[in-house]
Amino acid sequence: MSILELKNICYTYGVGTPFEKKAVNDVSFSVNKGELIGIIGHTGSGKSTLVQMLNGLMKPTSGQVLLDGVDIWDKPKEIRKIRFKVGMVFQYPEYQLFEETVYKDISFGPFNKGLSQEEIDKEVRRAAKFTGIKDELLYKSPFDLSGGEKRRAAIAGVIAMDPDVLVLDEPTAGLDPMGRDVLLSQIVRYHKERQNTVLLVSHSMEDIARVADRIVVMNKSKLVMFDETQKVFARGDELEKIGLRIPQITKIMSQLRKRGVDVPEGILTVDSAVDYLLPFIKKEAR
Ligand SMILES: Nc1ncnc2c1ncn2[C@@H]1O[C@H](COP(=O)(O)OP(=O)(O)OP(=O)(O)O)[C@@H](O)[C@H]1O
Repeated sequence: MSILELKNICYTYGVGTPFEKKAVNDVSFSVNKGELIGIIGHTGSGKSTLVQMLNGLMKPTSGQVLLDGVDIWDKPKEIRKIRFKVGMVFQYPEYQLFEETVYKDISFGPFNKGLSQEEIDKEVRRAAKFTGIKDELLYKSPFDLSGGEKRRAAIAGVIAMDPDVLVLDEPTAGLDPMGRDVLLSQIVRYHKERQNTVLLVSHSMEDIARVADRIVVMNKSKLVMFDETQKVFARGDELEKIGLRIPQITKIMSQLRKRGVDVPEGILTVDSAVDYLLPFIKKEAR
């Protein structure tokens, strides 16, 4: 069953000015409950504009966003309620931490949602656990945390609202490789345990390959592909034409396939390639 449906969404910046720019052009797709959707595309392809329309932060110039079958703009006065249902983690969310303590920052959303003190506490602790924020950090100033910890605290603030859909715009941007790995695995764990719907915008094909069930590919404000991850990755030549480099390992696997080796379709990342190749290597070594 689809939880989120976009119908012919368009967004134009600066309508009627010399700077008019169509950033999203006639995009339609729907997301099933519990799916993890990756959104990829070259810089400037319209990804951020697209996702900011999912929680009513920006209103489409035309088209509809349906949440559980209802147009989110049906009752414009109630648009704030949508922001609790569709949680949005912006690029570099750590710049939005502003409270005295990490605890207060994480509790900001649940507090505004009108939860009781007991419920707020439960949500804060649950969100902190998902994002690996230890108890002792909760009482520190957010400014005393490391870059990676700040990022995770900011994400915890959105998770704590217990949204039906979680949207993350480039959550791993600027983190070192280990920080990226940790954060990605936390997102995957959150998705699995809560069985929530997650949309993840990323430049990194490797990140997307590791986590997404299906992928939306944006190019020049349009949706150009929407399919299961391995089917999208199998179209490496088309992706490269629009400036998206598939991971080297995916290329190697598809070359092997072309040469008649029976490589299963799901081998998209270094980890999956190692798992696949290890039995052969062990056999050789014997
Ligand atoms: N506030 C704005 N006013 C005018 N044009 C904008 C504005 N924000 C974005 N744009 C333009 O809209 C287009 C899409 O931008 P958007 O940020 O949605 O792309 P993106 O795919 O998220 O890029 P990135 O990966 O760099 O974040 C770009 O051409 C951009 O220059």
